[in-house]
Amino acid sequence: MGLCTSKPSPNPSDSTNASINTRNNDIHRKPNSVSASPLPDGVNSKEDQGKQGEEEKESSNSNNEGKKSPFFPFYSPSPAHYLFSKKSPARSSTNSTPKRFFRRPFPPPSPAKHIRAVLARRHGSVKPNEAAIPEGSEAEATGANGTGLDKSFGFSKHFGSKYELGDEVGRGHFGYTCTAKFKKGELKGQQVAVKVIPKAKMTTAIAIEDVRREVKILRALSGHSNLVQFYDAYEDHDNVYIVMELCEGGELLDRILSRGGKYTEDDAKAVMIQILNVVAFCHLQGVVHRDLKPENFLFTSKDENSQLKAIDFGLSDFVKPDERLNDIVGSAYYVAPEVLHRSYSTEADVWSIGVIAYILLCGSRPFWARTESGIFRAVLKADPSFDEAPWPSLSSEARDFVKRLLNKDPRKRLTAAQALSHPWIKKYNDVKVPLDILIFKLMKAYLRSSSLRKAALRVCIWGLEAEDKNPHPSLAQALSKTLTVDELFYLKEQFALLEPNKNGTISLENIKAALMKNATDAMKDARIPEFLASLNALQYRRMDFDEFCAAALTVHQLEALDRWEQHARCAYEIFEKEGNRPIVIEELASELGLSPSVPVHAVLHDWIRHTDGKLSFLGFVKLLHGVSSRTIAKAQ
Ligand SMILES: Nc1ncnc2c1ncn2[C@@H]1O[C@H](COP(=O)(O)OP(=O)(O)OP(=O)(O)O)[C@@H](O)[C@H]1O
Ligand SMILES: [Ca+2]
Ligand SMILES: [Ca+2]
Repeated sequence: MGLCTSKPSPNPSDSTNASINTRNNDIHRKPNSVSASPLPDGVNSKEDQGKQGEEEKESSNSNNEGKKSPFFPFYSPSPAHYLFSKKSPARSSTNSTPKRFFRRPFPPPSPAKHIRAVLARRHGSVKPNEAAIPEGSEAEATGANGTGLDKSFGFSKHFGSKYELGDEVGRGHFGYTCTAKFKKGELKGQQVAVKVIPKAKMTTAIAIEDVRREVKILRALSGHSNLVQFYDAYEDHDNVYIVMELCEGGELLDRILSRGGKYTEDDAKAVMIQILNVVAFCHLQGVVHRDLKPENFLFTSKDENSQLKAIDFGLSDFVKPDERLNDIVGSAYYVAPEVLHRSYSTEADVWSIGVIAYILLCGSRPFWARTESGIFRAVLKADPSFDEAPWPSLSSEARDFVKRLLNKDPRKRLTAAQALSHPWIKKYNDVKVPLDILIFKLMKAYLRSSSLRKAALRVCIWGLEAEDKNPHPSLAQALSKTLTVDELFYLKEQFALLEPNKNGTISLENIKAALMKNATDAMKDARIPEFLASLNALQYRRMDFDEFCAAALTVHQLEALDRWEQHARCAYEIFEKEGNRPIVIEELASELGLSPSVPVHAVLHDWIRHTDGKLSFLGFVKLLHGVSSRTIAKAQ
């Protein structure tokens, strides 16, 4: 178990700039390439056993000759490590996670490569043996090197006169990053980082658009304390230059590996808080990163408590609050199941954060196989192990936290802002929970709901209401147990962010003001102002905290909890007493906004109790979910 073999690339200089070997699982970094060869037979994940034949065929180029060691690490850090370690003070180990060597089911994390479909899509037919370009024959029309494409970006052309390029500090699939110095002026001598993206690599319109969007997103989001500071973008005939702050502390991946692959819970928390903060911010702005992995987080300095910065928005995109994206994008180990199903939104980033959290806490990847298809199978089907060491010795809150990020159903997964309210994070840290874009989506759905659904949601939060006002104290008590202190904490924080006057209610103006306070240019591209118009029902009235809780109740997430069934029964009992009434199928159909084409009698038959024509328990629960014609059609 847990044999990890790797050896430096025999000849680092012979790999092309496209330095990812797509025929095996090896990753090469230039100039200090890393080659993590696969595990010996018999140690791959359970669901991969039996598929081995296929896998071995796919990874026929695998390097099995490397020196085998039962322990980890055997790894060359990124070039930045060497460059900066000369200048940086030696790391103090007093408060750092002790280096631990332990056996693990999977090999330690290594640099993740992009999903092959991403590369094929972005580089057209440059690799004849790879998957075909999904969208037409663009590459043919433009020539193999994209010679017919417009590669002007409208950026300043004066990079060379302003900056002097220095050493390379890192390299990815799309570009390489160097230090640079201001040549003159007030900032003369000051160091920056420059990501150089060769135009020769932009062989498709998609690749060009990606670079355009990377700069646009960086420009818009720059300013958050956990996001790399963007300065400017330049271009010349050969390259695009993205100038940004120089992060001298190296990649999170290198730090994980230098600690023997594992963080203490407290150290992992400090990292998680920063990642969740910046990702919640991106999501509020309508940006989904799509390539979150430890390589794409850099420390500003070698200091143990250095700030962490998200980088590399090369695969990021804008996403409207109601929209689903469908292109398969990202890096295999970190990709969410719904991305593979081609219907996803911001929740996919939270999955990747779950993978990072899992790695931080135990040193292994939760989904591992030798090949891309094997990894995909694991992501789609396998449950990560929480039984192997060190999981049993970690806190139950840590396990719960990771499990709730790695829920395969994106509707049940916590959002980044919710994750910051999770007891594992909140308990030891005075964390400020940021505004959650999910609240706006839920409010929109609530405001558009029928009065019957609103009544059903309302009874679910009866437990929150003051006991003296509550005519069903025992049921209310049972209900209040479902909305735990933590969920309430999250709702209170969100309400407080929207309620500047502290008068117990929020108006549409308050919501707009709260969003504007956090707005960047990215919000326009994500059409968030237009989305706000859908909350117009609040124009002439205000919402109090109880109604807000009913509106912001995430029924799918509650369903993931053990206590949900009991909770729903209690809520239904109150609904029986307070809100249930006889309803005919046609009325229910119109309450639900079902289209006339839906065979309502067949579909809604079980939703109504035949003895008295009132909503059945099943109907009540379905109603809570907010049923649309689409979900009804799907269920048929
Ligand atoms: N601001 C920075 N300061 C220091 N090093 C940086 C900075 N930005 C990037 N790097 C280094 O350069 C590497 C490559 O940058 P980046 O990830 O943006 O490139 P990429 O080609 O898009 O990578 P990928 O293959 O992951 O898509 C990073 O992993 C990091 O080591
Ligand atoms: Ca990267
Ligand atoms: Ca990238």
